[in-house]
Amino acid sequence: MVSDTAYEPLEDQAEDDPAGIEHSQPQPWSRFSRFEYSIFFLLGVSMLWAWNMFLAAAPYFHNRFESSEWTATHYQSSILSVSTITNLATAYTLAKVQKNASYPWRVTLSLLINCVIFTLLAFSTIVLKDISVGAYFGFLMVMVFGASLATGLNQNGVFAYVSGFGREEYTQAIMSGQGVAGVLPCIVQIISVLVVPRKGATDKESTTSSPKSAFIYFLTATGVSVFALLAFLYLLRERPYTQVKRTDHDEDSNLVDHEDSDDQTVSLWTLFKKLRYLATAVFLCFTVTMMAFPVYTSEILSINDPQKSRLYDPPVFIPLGFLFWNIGDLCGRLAVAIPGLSLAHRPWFAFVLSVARVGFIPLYLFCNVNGRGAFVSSDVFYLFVVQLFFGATNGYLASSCMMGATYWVAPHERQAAGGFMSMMLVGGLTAGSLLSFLLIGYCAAWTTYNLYFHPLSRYPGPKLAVCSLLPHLLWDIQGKQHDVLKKLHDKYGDVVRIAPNTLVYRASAAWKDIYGHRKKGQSVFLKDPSLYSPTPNGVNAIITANELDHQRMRRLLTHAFSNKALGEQEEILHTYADMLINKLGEVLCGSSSPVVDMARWFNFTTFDLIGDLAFGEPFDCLANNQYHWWVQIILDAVKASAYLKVFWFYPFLLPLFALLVPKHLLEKRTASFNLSVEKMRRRINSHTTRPDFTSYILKHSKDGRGLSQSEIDANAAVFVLAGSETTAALLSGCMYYLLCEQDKYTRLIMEIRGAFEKASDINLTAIAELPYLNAVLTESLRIYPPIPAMLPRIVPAGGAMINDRYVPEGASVSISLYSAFRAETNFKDADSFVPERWLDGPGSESYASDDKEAFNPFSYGPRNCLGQHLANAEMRLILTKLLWHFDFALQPECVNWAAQRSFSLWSRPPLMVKLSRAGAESDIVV
Ligand code: HEM
Repeated sequence: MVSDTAYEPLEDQAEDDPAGIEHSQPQPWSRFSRFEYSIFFLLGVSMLWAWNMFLAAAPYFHNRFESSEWTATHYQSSILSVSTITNLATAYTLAKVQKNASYPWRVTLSLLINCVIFTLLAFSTIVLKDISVGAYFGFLMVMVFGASLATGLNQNGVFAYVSGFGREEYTQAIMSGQGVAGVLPCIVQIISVLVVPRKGATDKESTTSSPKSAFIYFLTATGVSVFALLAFLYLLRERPYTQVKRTDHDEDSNLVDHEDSDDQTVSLWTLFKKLRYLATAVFLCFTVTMMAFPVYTSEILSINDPQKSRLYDPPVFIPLGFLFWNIGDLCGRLAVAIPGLSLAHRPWFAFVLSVARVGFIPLYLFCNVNGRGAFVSSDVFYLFVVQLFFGATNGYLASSCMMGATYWVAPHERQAAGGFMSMMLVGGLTAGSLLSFLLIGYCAAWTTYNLYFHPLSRYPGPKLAVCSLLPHLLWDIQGKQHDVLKKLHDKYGDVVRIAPNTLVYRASAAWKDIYGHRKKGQSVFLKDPSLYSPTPNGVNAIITANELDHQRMRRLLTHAFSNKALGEQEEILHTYADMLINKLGEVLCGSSSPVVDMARWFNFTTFDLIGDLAFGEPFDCLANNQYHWWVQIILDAVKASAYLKVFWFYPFLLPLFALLVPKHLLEKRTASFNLSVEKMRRRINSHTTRPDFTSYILKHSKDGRGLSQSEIDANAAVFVLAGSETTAALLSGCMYYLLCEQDKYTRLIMEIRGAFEKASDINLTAIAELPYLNAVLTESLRIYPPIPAMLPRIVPAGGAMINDRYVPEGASVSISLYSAFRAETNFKDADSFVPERWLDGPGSESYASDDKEAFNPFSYGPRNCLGQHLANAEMRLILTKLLWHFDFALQPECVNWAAQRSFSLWSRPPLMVKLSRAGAESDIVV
């Protein structure tokens, strides 16, 4: 008797490194033979062929049961239940019963049963034509039982038998044969529909559901079984079973001392311990497959008009979906034949891949399920990305696992291991089918609730988005949120439901209702925490603070942003605006007509400026002509926050956080925060009285009711991001739109150059009075709002009226700045750059009906932008100085510059412009 511990090293050693492990290798007697390979391939085909014919005959069964409502509704689930239970019970029992088991006998018996069952089924289409529905249903269930029993016997027998050869190629042959059995029926089904002309829709139905087709299906199953049986018997004659068993013993005796193992049983637990990763992987592989693939494939329709091509017709498109999956599956099964590609010897990877495949399930939701509209509107995506890959991973993984079974056990355990792995495979199929029922039930209940019973069910929105958070998250991750929301508003109106619990508005009244000041006793709309995460020191800055902390912080920080403070800070603003001018001047000296990326230069300037106001020292971007690493990290972090939102909505994915978010990113985030803390310490210790933000904060924190040290740290980092990227974006957008509209550009230049004789005359008070400059900047804020995103808030207890309609408590509500400002319902010629709309006088009359109250680029109410005066001053000053000193011309590669993605803020490409001295190349006369 071999003890369990005899192969202990298999468990303890690193399984992905086969070196030094007593693996069982194929022996010389079992040389690879193409002939044997072909027979195993045929056995693989026959294993699934018969069952696939059952599925192909579904329309025929439906026809037969049509007259009984109960039977028509339940026959499919009955087939599934009987087959699943029988198959699993058979697989389990046979995996356990190993003593004196004759696996060839099991294979032979299974093929014989199949021959009988499918011959009976074929003749039943002729002979039992007139029996009652109940009687035919009973007959069918007995046949299903027989066929499932045969499948169980076959799987156990074939996998156990092939394992005795110790040749992984033969297992691969079986798996490939199964793959072929999956592909062929789909092709037959597609052809059988296509051969019937479209106008004969009823004929077409009768073709697939006619007794004749069913007769042919069943008879091919009998034919394949007979053929496989004959081939198998021939193989047995050539390679007597006693030889296979005897060799196992011979090999065993080389490895370990044991008693005659012929009569012994290897416990399933022992096998599981040795094959734990592969067994779990094959189980999960089929669980995941069965959960999603059959259900969704039979429900996903083409996004194209069926009138354009027969291929888009559901009777063709659905089998096409199955075909693509099966082709992928077959390719996966064939791929493992390439040496070194199989995961058979890397069980841990196989296990990881089996878990990762869960990721395919949500992809189905992006397709056109039941014709409800596709989120990814492409049949290519569905067929090639989802189906082909999902199938390929199934075939690849399943084959790898089944092939590995013989490698990780002792020779005398191989056959038991083959039977055990087939049991795990069937277990996976069963679990997947059961879970798919649960999944369907859950999805159906969830969809019904969201569409008809959710408190927001009466608000319009795309059905898929209304039922799932995925579209919303995907828009964010793709950086398309601003654009999609605008289109949705254009389609659904002023309010759109974009997720189960989320509404987005664009009408001006919503500003007051959502963001406005509350009357006494009224609850405020708190910020939706899904968008606002605290800083790395865990302390909330003003932007994320709760209501009480916010009031305290706002009161203190307002001093740093008052008009008085701005007046005192003017000199600092001039310093950086002049530095930009000097730097561009240097570039001009080096080349006669240089092309520069103004998006970078704006970033350099605003980060240096706000860095100085927040920390008392710049980032030296302008001085070094390059981004400081801190700035780069902050910009990357904004983009990454779109991805991190996924974890907020799906917290169960948090364990994957470490896997998905690169460690270096997290380290950089901490490093950047540490740098801002360090800078702040330096600033405080300098004891300077220069009028930066910190001076005001410290001055008003003396009475003990001010900001704590960690709150000052958190706020300083927020100021830099909130104050730099926004103004830089606006200046870039403003320059782009101006350069696209020469007449407006010229008018602004004339205003600026006409107002100041010398550059030193330019000051904040004077530029605040330039009407066209201010109209240009305001229009830029409208057409290219630096924060184009939604600003979500949560409706407080008791609900609220928004835009004259009741919204229940707990809903997330917001205005999307981009879609509100670009709505034709709010602004005439919303997509055109028209500064005149903000002026009185000629050209502005046609814009008199613009709803200017819809325009709040700095937000509205108690949590609106604290730095808006500073921002306006900064933007006016930089733009004025630039246009006073230089002329600019947009480079051709930037004509579509504004077609950008956004991740809360814009993801701006380079803004390439040709630079020249003011008046040097233009004929603008001032
Ligand atoms: C064109 C430039 C700017 C635009 C369009 C802008 C826009 C906004 C918006 C829309 C908000 C509301 C955010 C929300 O509700 O979550 C906000 C808040 C804020 N902004 Fe600005 N901003 C700009 C420049 C600045 C500048 C230069 C600073 C100064 C450092 C600044 C500091 C802040 C602060 C501290 C808040 C939070 C206010 C609070 O929660 O009480 N912003 N900004």
